[in-house]
Amino acid sequence: MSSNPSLKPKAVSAPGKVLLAGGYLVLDRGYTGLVFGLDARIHCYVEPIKTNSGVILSEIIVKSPQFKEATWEYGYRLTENDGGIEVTQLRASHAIPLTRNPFIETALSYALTYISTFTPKISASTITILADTSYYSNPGTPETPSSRFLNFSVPLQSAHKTGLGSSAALVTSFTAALLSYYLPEEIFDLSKEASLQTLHNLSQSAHCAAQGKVGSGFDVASAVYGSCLYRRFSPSLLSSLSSPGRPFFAKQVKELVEGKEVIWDTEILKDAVKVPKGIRLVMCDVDCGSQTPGMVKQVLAWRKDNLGEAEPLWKELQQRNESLAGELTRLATTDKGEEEEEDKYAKLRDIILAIRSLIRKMSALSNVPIEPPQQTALLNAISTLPGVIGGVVPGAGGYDAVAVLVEDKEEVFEGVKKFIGGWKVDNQGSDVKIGKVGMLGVREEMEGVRGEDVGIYEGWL
Ligand SMILES: Nc1ncnc2c1ncn2[C@@H]1O[C@H](COP(=O)(O)OP(=O)(O)O)[C@@H](O)[C@H]1O
Ligand SMILES: C[C@@](O)(CCOP(=O)(O)OP(=O)(O)O)CC(=O)O
Repeated sequence: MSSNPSLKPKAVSAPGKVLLAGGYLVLDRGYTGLVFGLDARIHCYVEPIKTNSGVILSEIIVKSPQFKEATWEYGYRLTENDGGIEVTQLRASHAIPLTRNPFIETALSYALTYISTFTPKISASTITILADTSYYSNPGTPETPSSRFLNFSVPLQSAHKTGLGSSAALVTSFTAALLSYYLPEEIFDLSKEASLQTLHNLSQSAHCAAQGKVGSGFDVASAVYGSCLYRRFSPSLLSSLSSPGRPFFAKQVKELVEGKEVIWDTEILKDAVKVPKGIRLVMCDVDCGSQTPGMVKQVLAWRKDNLGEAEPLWKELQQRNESLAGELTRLATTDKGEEEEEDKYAKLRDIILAIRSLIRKMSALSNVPIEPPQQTALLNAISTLPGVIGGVVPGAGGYDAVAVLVEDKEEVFEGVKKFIGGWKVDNQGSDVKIGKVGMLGVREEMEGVRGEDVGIYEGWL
């Protein structure tokens, strides 16, 4: 394994996500989730490692320069018995404690393993990660006046995440950047459908392994494909995959990822999701945070024990969720956004209210605070503002965030922002106290993963 200076630097970005409808349902292949990609992206830039001439390294350096002490160095080796590439974290300096980053470590060994099935000679490289501002609510400063990326000046572990799916966007853009860098275009090309499938399958596998659980994967799917109606893959697809270094891991990864021997049953319907010209999505971050895994366990346990009540509820929610996607698409294809019609969003408004009422029923029956009273009060109040169509608790719900559909006009956005800034939370009677609510500077975006012009990282490399 040696340096190969002929490889050209490559940069890729992938979007964050919001699951507008289909929380919990989407965990089951019988149901779908309506997921929007967001215009907050995580970028990865890969370049040959910089060394003094003549020095050959077998090392990959990963840096997240917006955070303090966020450098991870890895040695890597091709293992025997077709075990793929095993990576070992190296200590950069004795002064810096060794902190592991499971998402980077796993994505690296999975991607290099797949790459090694084409080219066993993998040269050393450096990967720089840069995340858009909205992923974290910490204040930051721009490195150069024109830079879109902020220096957060804290260690990554103390950064306050806003829940936009940083790990899925990271694993996807990181994997895509490595594949684009090391593989020739005939094998991997982000403009080709087959390469997107490869990327999706590899990123889902690595993300699940790093998380230590198999979620629905809607976050990785939207990082790859952007906004879509998503039906998950069968979890059993991943159950026989061993781990890097184990015999035949490379063969297993290749078969799994290329989808020839193993058929992925994921369904991505891009055309089923459109956003009308006159509408945008806004996201409000609630200073609190819920533990998604605990909530998921409880809801699923309740569903299992109460199928008689749960099944009709799941079916009705699915119907409403599909109506939401359908109405958005209908408006997007029929409404040109110019002529003022009498309440053209009335149906959309009703669908959102019906979804919320079913979510509250799910909350009450399972005894899980999916739309807790503080969020109900906030959503009800926001929904009365001029230009607001309606909002929901996205994803698993809880105290984390609200996602709101509004008319895409500056005055509407400013009105919601002002209202949110002055919102006083009433925590009376609740064990969970939520703090300030703030607007995130994000909106929906249809596009998924994409190659980037390397010039936008000036000052960071
Ligand atoms: N900018 C970044 N640089 C490096 N690693 C990151 C970055 N952002 C996120 N990660 C990785 O993703 C993890 C957060 O993932 P997770 O807890 O699933 O949050 P999220 O809901 O945002 O996906 C971090 O602990 C870290 O391992
Ligand atoms: C419950 C779910 O269906 C949706 C959870 O969506 P969130 O957006 O709340 O997820 P996190 O980013 O992991 O907190 C679980 C799933 O689909 O995996």
